[in-house]
Amino acid sequence: MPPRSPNAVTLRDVSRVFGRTFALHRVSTTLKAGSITALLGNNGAGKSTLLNILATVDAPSDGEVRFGKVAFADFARRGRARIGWVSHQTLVYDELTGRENLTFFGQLYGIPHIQKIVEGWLERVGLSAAADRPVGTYSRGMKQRLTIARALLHDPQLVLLDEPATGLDQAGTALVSSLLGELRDEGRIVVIISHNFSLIETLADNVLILRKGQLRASGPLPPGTPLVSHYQAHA
Ligand SMILES: Nc1ncnc2c1ncn2[C@@H]1O[C@H](COP(=O)(O)OP(=O)(O)OP(=O)(O)O)[C@@H](O)[C@H]1O
Repeated sequence: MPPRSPNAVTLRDVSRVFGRTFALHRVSTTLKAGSITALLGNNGAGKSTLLNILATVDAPSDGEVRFGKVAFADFARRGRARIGWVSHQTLVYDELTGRENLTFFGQLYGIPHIQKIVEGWLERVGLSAAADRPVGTYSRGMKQRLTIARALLHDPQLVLLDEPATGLDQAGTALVSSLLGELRDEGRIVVIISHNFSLIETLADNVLILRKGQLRASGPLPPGTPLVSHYQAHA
């Protein structure tokens, strides 16, 4: 049995060392259900390292991560089905159609009544008309829409998104924005890395700013402060 859906992810003094580099240095924070957390920082600040640890594909060198009451190692073994992850890799197959891709991932997760769920997601991300075309013929934006559907169709409680608006036009970015709001309203834990400051400014309940592996700011954007000023003061 997978562990229960966590109502928070808690990090306490989490460090990750590569050789002599502290990719993360004693990061402590709580990511709550029903909130969107933005992860910001300059190149090399540690954003991807933190997201990889939350996805349980990397582990802290030191410190503690808890998914609800479940310890990191246990969640990494049994909790992955609770995680939805949009990473730099699309993880969709060019030879399969959009519909076949989603059906395949749904079957991997053992989702009952998968076809209905697949149709719902194709519709939601605007790919119903292209559902029977091989993904190799899709534009970058269409692939990204499919990637987002693939990451969400198993109903994950913890949603991790690394630049989800990559390759998307204005309509695609608006879709990401409305999906993020829905995920929050449904009580999920949402964490997003994005250079799209207007998206973050509108949506994020919690802004984490990393600098050289250290957490320099955490919490809601101070009222009346533009995100860019807040970022420049801490990144
Ligand atoms: N596998 C690795 N081996 C060695 N060093 C690594 C590894 N992964 C990350 N690092 C180092 O850890 C630090 C943080 O990297 P990370 O990729 O987490 O930053 P980032 O904020 O995601 O940067 P970017 O915006 O460029 O993707 C950097 O100094 C990076 O060189």
